[in-house]
Amino acid sequence: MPGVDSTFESTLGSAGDAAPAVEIDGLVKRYGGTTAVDGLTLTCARGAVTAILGPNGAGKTSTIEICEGFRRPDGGTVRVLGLDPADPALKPRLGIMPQTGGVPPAARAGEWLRVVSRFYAHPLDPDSLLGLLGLTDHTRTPYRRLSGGQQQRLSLAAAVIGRPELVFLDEPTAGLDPQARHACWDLVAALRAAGVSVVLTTHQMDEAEKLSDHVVVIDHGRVVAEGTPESLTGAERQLRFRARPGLDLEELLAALPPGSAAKESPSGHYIIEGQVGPQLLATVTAWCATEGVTTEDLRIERRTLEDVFLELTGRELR
Ligand SMILES: Nc1ncnc2c1ncn2[C@@H]1O[C@H](COP(=O)(O)OP(=O)(O)OP(=O)(O)O)[C@@H](O)[C@H]1O
Repeated sequence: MPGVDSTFESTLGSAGDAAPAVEIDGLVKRYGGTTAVDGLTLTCARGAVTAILGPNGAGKTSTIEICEGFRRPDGGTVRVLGLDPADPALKPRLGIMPQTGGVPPAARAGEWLRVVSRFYAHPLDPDSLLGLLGLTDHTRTPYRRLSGGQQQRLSLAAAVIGRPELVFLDEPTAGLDPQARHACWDLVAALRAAGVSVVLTTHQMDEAEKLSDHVVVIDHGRVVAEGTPESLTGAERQLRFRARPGLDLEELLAALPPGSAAKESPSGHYIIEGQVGPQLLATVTAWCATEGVTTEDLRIERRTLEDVFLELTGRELR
């Protein structure tokens, strides 16, 4: 998104205010007998993009909604830009894109953005923002008649129109087509370039890897891992290929140097770990040739964030 970096520069930043964007310590949230957030502690740095990942029901939205001031915690402390989330002084400094809704069904896209913009001292121009998010043709369309992806984009526009210092985006690209997803990524990159802090949740691991400075994985309401995408995925490389399901991995392992590991996950997808280099590659392809196995998609690469996520949170459906 060339030329828009300065568009998002906040006019509200308080000079010398060094408080983190978000500081959460021992947060607890219960709904009746369900403990949704269970002693969660995390810090989101200023001017950075923090991605909060976790399986369905891990407690991401509950945590974000407490930070946004929509829910009160049952325990622990939360500071947003150094303030209590309920502090009214926070409102003009935050941009919020909820997981769903937030816009009256009958409101026309353009009108709604103009209404929202009036709450801020130095808003962006609504028409430019609609253009940036490909909604110009839908300016007069009521929210309920927009497609799911268009509704998402309108919510995103409403979240950033006030040039906030900190933006919360709860699954911003859920249901977006590839074009709209890229537009959203460009917008997040532009926010970051302008020094805006962004806290987002996503189920798209590639998105988290691409966009974020810091990744926090939560499960059962607690942080289970955090770091930069690179520190979480590590430097170790793997050999991966696809082939017919059910190869005899014991036999393959016998041909590989000691210390190698081989697994099939999911069916028909093979991962070989160990001293990954030309020798290992040659051994694996030679073994496949002997066995009459045709490989597809043979490549050497680092573990992905999705691999790490599944290792941390398991494969059980929630
Ligand atoms: N208003 C509510 N009343 C009762 N239980 C709730 C409420 N909101 C959330 N929960 C429960 O709290 C837990 C955490 O939900 P939450 O929405 O925070 O998870 P999440 O990580 O955002 O999930 P998802 O990825 O599916 O959006 C879940 O077990 C959910 O059923």
